[in-house]
Amino acid sequence: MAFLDIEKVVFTYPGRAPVVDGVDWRMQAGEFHCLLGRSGCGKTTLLKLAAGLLKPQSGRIVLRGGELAAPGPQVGFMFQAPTLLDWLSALDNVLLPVSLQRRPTPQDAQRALRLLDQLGLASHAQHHPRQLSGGQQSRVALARALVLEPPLLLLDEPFAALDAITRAELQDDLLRTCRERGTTVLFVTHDINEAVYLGDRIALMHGGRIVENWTITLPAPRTQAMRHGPAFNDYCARVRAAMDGAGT
Ligand SMILES: Nc1ncnc2c1ncn2[C@@H]1O[C@H](COP(=O)(O)OP(=O)(O)OP(=O)(O)O)[C@@H](O)[C@H]1O
Repeated sequence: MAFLDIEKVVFTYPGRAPVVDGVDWRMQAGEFHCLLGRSGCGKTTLLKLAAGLLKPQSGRIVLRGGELAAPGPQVGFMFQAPTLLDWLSALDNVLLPVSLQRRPTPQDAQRALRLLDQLGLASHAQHHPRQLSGGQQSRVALARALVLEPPLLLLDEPFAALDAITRAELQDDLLRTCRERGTTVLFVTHDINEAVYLGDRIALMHGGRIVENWTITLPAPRTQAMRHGPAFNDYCARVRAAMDGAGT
């Protein structure tokens, strides 16, 4: 049984052609999958379907054997903008998913502090978002997505607004944190290099369909030095050729 099974899923916004048009995709537990494709091809819509935020008109999404009906604690999200609450400290922002359900316990606070520590923000726990850089805010948003220890993490271009060096650091933080927790990840990006670096598998989406996919067999854990090696660049070239061929 797959961990997440997207079966023949179709979704149409009112008055439009389908934006997700018969997608079949399977993820095994602990895998990191990247969903690649140009603007408007349906990536975010597919992610919202996988989160239970939208309901397919046909087909179904099965998470750990049960059909997904609504969003729940089994799924964590992070979007392109960190969307932190300005009046809360970094720590309280991380604890927000807990606070929305119940009063946080000292154990919750410890878990949140450990995440901030793992992401290099131990000394910023009491700072407010406006006192943090863009990269630090993204780290807080990542810790918030992980605080309930969701088995499935859905990320929609979370690092798109960051400079290249901060982005590379966060990619490594994300890979390490998810590996330590065994988190299964579906990561939307426009960036071929990012998809090859992060992904165990890559799906290429075009016109609401998955038109091509690759299993990336680069060694784990990834290192930044791999980005300069022939195997890495060969994957990038193959994905680029498929994107060009799909007319995306
Ligand atoms: N709420 C909505 N109502 C109507 N149409 C929508 C809605 N949300 C998205 N769309 C349309 O559905 C299509 C797919 O959008 P989606 O956001 O899934 O694409 P995407 O691949 O994530 O794009 P991007 O990379 O630019 O974020 C687009 O043509 C978009 O205009």
